[in-house]
Amino acid sequence: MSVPIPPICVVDDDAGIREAVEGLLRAEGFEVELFASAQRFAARARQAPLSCVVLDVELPGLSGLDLQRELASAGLDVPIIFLTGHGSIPMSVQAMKAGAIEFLTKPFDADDLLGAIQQAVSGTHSVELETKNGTTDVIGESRVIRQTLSRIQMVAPTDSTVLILGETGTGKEVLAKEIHRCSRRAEKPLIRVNCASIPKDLYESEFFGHVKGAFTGAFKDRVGRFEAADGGTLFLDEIGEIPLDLQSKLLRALQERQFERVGDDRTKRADVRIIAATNRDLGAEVAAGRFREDLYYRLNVFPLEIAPLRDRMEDIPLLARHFMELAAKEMNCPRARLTPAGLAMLQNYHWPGNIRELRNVIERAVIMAQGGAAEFDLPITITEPLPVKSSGEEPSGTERDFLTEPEMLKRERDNLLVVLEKTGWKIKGADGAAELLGIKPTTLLSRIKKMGLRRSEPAARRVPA
Ligand SMILES: Nc1ncnc2c1ncn2[C@@H]1O[C@H](COP(=O)(O)OP(=O)(O)OP(=O)(O)O)[C@@H](O)[C@H]1O
Repeated sequence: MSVPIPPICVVDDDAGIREAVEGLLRAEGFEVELFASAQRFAARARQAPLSCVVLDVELPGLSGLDLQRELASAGLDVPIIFLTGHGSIPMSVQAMKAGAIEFLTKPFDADDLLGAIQQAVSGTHSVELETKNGTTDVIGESRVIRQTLSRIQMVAPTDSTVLILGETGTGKEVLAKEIHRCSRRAEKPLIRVNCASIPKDLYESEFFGHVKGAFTGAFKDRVGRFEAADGGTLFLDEIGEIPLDLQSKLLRALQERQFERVGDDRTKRADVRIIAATNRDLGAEVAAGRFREDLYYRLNVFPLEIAPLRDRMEDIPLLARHFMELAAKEMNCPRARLTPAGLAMLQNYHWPGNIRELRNVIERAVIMAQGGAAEFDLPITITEPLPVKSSGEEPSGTERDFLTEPEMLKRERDNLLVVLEKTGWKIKGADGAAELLGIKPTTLLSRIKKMGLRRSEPAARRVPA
């Protein structure tokens, strides 16, 4: 679902200026409304949302500065960019003190105006959500995210085990941090263990620690992750990857909060809260005999499912602006502009790598934009509209605005094939398919396997960008 940016209003008694600003903004894809007087605009401002107003100072009747005061006293928080032919320093100071975004003089510089517009447009939504416990790092305003945050508010203060389920890159780790942050353990450590990256022989030592001489290479005592998390939270990421033979040891530690370091028979205790996460269907893993049923039930106390990004496209504007700001800051490069056309492109893509992929795509776009409009280099542009017509049997007018599971899988499969073909089936590396999709090579390989993709298979139709 595409979330439109509200219109930008231009108030100027000079028709030439109105047209020039209108042309510039429409070329960037913004919707524009024009007004020749402050009074007409004041009436409009009360009726419907707008992104910002480009406002002349010297206007017949009510001046721009008077209008600014009038809007403020009516409680209307309209971002204002002043554009004046007779600017003076005291006047601009007065306007900026009263909260204007920018004070520009005519003839105006297009980049300055677009920069100010960008600032105004990004401020239309607040980037952080307020929750009961203050500000959260979880960005999003969709119903899905709000429900997830309210479930987190419920479970965080308890010591209950939480199992976070979701596709790769959906933000499972972000949610785990949020639960810890909102818990009574917030001042204590949050220890993350990536269960997929531990060599098989080291699992036990990694979880429970070892004593000097316990095995070749154990030169000194080592504290395991359980002990390190004492008093805090232990986040078991990618729990579905734990080998079967270690699962029983883990189960005991979870049940009794007791364990022994490798090579030591003294029993230790740790007071830890467990959060686990996986992108696997653990129920299916149990059925296939790869995951212990008792461990599954021990973990699945409070399941928290996070939807893939394609099911919460309303979050894209907020996330995109957040990542654009972040990229500019982290990479010390100029801020790029997010145009409505760019936003629409982001909202029409399938995002198999979810938020991680979005973040990578935006980072590349910010580097390439060099302070201009961001252009997104997506592996495939899905130009077909999402709504899918129903078959002929159903009466006309019953159009679906969603995809069924088989249709979604087909899209994902087609997209993977396009990316694999584009990269010559190169999986790893900066120009590999995993990087393009914004997912880990191991995740890509497991998807290729799961979907039974083969190199000889005809690729999906590539839609020209
Ligand atoms: N709601 C969100 N708000 C802000 N940033 C987010 C959000 N969700 C995810 N991210 C960012 O997206 C990236 C991927 O998130 P994260 O690592 O939490 O995903 P994950 O589901 O744990 O992935 P994996 O299954 O591959 O481990 C990170 O850079 C994270 O900061």
